[in-house]
Amino acid sequence: MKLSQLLETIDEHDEWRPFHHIEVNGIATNSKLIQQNDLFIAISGYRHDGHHFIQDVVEAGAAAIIGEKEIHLREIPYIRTANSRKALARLAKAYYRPRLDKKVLIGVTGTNGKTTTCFMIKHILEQAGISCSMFTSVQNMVNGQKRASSLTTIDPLNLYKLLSDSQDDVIIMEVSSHGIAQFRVEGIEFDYCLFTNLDHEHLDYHKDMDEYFRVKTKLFQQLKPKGKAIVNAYNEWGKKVVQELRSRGQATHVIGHEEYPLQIIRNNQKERAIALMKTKEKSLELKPGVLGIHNLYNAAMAFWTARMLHLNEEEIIGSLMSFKGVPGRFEMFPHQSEATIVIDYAHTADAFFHCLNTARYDGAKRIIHVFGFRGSRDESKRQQMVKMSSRLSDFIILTLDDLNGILYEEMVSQLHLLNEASKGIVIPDRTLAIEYAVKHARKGDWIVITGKGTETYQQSFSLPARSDVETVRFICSQ
Ligand SMILES: CC(=O)N[C@H]1[C@@H](OP(=O)(O)OP(=O)(O)OC[C@H]2O[C@@H](n3ccc(=O)[nH]c3=O)[C@H](O)[C@@H]2O)O[C@H](CO)[C@@H](O)[C@@H]1O[C@H](C)C(=O)N[C@@H](C)C(=O)N[C@H](CCC(=O)O)C(=O)O
Ligand SMILES: Nc1ncnc2c1ncn2[C@@H]1O[C@H](COP(=O)(O)OP(=O)(O)OP(=O)(O)O)[C@@H](O)[C@H]1O
Ligand SMILES: N[C@H](CCC[C@H](N)C(=O)O)C(=O)O
Repeated sequence: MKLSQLLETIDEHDEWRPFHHIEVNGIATNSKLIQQNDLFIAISGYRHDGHHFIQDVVEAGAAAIIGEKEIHLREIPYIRTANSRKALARLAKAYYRPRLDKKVLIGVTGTNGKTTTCFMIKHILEQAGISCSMFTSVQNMVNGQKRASSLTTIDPLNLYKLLSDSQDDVIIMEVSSHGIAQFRVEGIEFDYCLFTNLDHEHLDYHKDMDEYFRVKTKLFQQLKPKGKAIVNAYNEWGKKVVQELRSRGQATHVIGHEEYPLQIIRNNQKERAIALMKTKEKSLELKPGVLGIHNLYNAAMAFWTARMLHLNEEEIIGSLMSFKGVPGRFEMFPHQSEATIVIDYAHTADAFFHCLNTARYDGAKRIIHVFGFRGSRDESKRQQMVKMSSRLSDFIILTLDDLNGILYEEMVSQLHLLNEASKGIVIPDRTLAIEYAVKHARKGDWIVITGKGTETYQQSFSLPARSDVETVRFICSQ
């Protein structure tokens, strides 16, 4: 492809007309992956500065370089841009040219519930014969095939490549605040943007909750002119989003507003909670096939999204009833001791609130809670998580999550410090912690293991990485 075709998508193209005839074979952001005639985009990152690798890139045969810094290069064209990450997304879009005009694009943001809501929407639409591509922390799916997923919101090069491969009718994607801040979805125009909720999280990355909120709401600027926001206003941050969007004059469908009220009903302790939704014409009952009040909110979000795509209300409700859940999200495993083991991806205090209350409401006599904290991530949320768990569970076992660059000894001493005020114990090895919980569980106890879900990253030094799901399956098979 001609460099000119790519440069048209970024603002700075005019000054670089002399180089427009140059042929580009691909785009790369990592010097180690550069191939002959690639366009290299230098990004000043959090750990490295791509501009430092420019000489390597020239030697590896790059056709041209785009970067943010003032650099004079004789060998090949160097084009300066205001924001390399933004330029990357625009150039990736121009390079892969995905045909998005006939697709419906749905973006889901919020602290908790994004993955679950995406899975619910996909399930409902597929039941109605509509094919979906989906990008989430658990799984990326395109044309019915799984594609690797390491980030929640994938980087623009891979995103646009997969979008150009997609022959599906609808694209559903989880959009994290990191994804928004780093322009990973720059250039996407959404038909629907959903906001689930906000909770204390990622304040190592964002300055404070207000900035976190501001970044999240930036997503709604990427709605198409006729696009619509769907907001869960059953939490204070949701209400703030509604205010903000309405002040911008954006079409907003508010769940929890007089027009679309949602009532959570539980007739007695033995019965599952349901959500009662009133539309202008009738009253509808939502009984999703997954436990938890939080999942009623997620289901309501999915319901209204499907409804806006003109699906039949009763069929949507039926599809939600047959929804089997998301791997590693309140996934339940019966154990021979007649204890129940639950694996859940809760990693904020609010998620603990929902997850542990779900266990209690749905029958736990005693809750043994096993969890830890990912290294190099927001440390300020940890106290709140321990506090919430102390309030809602009966016994805490603190264990390692993912060290993520933190020394083993340092994280273990953190666990001991955090454990001081709680009533628990510390067992650093995650597998041993889970085994201990199972060994000490009695009939009717629920062992709730949170934070990792299906993730298979490093769990301890001595054992190969195994996900909690695999560990529990192994224990239950014995
Ligand atoms: C803090 C953060 O978000 N970092 C992301 C960011 O990395 P970065 O660009 O700053 O990378 P860097 O290592 O500093 O390198 C800068 C540049 O130098 C280049 N480089 C580097 C080394 C070299 O030898 N040659 C070279 O060219 C790199 O390719 C890169 O272009 O951009 C990368 C590409 O998109 C991401 O992979 C990376 O995610 C890291 C791995 C990460 O852990 N991110 C987490 C925090 C994250 O994004 N999480 C959210 C979800 C959070 C939630 O669940 O709520 C997500 O969306 O996944
Ligand atoms: N609507 C909700 N409100 C509060 N907590 C929720 C909600 N939905 C899910 N949770 C809790 O948050 C956990 C993570 O859910 P889910 O994976 O759907 O969220 P997420 O936003 O995709 O998180 P992440 O971006 O970290 O993957 C669940 O396991 C559950 O404990
Ligand atoms: N995707 C999130 C979730 C991590 C979940 C949990 N392991 C934690 O300790 O916070 C992150 O990378 O921050």
